[in-house]
Amino acid sequence: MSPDQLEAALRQIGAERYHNLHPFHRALHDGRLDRIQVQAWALNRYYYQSRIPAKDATLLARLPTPELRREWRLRLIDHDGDAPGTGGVTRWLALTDGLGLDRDLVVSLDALLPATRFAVDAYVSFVRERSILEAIASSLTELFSSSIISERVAGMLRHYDFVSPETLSYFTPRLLQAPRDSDFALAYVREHARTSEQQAAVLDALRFKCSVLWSMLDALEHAYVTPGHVPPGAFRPT
Ligand SMILES: O=C(O)c1cc(C(=O)O)c2c(n1)C(=O)C(=O)c1cc(C(=O)O)[nH]c1-2
Repeated sequence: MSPDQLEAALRQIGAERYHNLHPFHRALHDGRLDRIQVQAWALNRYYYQSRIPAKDATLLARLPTPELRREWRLRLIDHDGDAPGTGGVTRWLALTDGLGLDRDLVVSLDALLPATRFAVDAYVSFVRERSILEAIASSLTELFSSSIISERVAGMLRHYDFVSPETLSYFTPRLLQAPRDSDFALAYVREHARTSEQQAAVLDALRFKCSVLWSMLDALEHAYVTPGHVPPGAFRPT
């Protein structure tokens, strides 16, 4: 495949498998969830946010050149900040606070769905264990995240009276950060995935990552939309 054909194949995977298509997201954005269900989404998604810097640090440690490390360390700064009280993980906690969740409960990770933990841990392991090319390719879901974020913010503000622009402020910088990150990752993959084996591995890495995101939403749907399926120990409506 030429680089253009590879990019088209990657975009096709997003068009077919990205989590914007999941029924739980459709319900979240269309205002069909109640406050408890939105809380469950934010509490579980906190685990994803909190492990993203660990995922990026493990890749950073393996990158071979100062140029690559300089680029990748921006992601750590985006999420961890460069001073107390800054960065994406802190801003996600502003979201869970705004939704009325107890911060100690969120940070404790005690109330996560089991499948959230398995899915997120699988992503961190994938990035630690696979080739640098596959690890970088697995971040390419961010090619598709700007449009879902815009849709989510607009939908949630329109439909939920318990959500304010301040509560959703996590997402504003992502609209600039995600395209910057995915442009870099896409250019890297276009340049370095040359053999058919490498190209197949890159496509599989993106499919894998779509499955990580999809299975997190499957678990939320099963536990909080289908009545009575909250696993033992997981967050429960009070
Ligand atoms: O709100 C979303 O739908 C969404 C999706 C994704 C993604 O597609 O992986 C990320 C984010 N948000 C996000 O906020 C974020 O920091 C992020 C980092 C990564 C990554 O794989 O390194 N994906 C995403």
